[in-house]
Amino acid sequence: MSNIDFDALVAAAKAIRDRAYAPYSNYHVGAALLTPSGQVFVGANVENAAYPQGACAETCAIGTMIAGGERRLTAVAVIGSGPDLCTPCGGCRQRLFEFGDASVPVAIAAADGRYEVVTIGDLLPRAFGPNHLPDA
Ligand SMILES: O=c1ccn([C@H]2C[C@H](O)[C@@H](CO)O2)c(=O)[nH]1
Ligand SMILES: [Zn+2]
Repeated sequence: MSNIDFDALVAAAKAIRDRAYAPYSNYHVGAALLTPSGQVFVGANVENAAYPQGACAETCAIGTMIAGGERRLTAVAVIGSGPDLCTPCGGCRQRLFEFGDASVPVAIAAADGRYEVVTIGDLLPRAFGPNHLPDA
């Protein structure tokens, strides 16, 4: 964890935040996922006139990661466009846990770039995951 460049990961999330499509909430979010290969996959939130059909930045970044052939998370950064640190929603916490264990660090950032590093386990304690399911 100590050799992860969180400043760079937050910067990647901040850069992709500019691409967010959020005309309804006007809350722009960027996410960046560092994977074991060292690659960084990014995503931004994509809203919809049918509000529940919108997608979070983290979810879009996960799709990019999977399309890129990576399936494990080394670290995550999420940045919003408000004064408070942007914490992933409940659904995204579950989606992140699918690809990263409880110890994976998550940098949660406010609009000004200020951030704190927590873990997936902090965000989703006692998570239900793939290990709960019987082998197929
Ligand atoms: O961690 C978060 C929190 C919110 N949003 C999006 C969903 C919606 O488009 C907007 C307002 O909730 O922000 C994200 O993408 N990630
Ligand atoms: Zn979400």
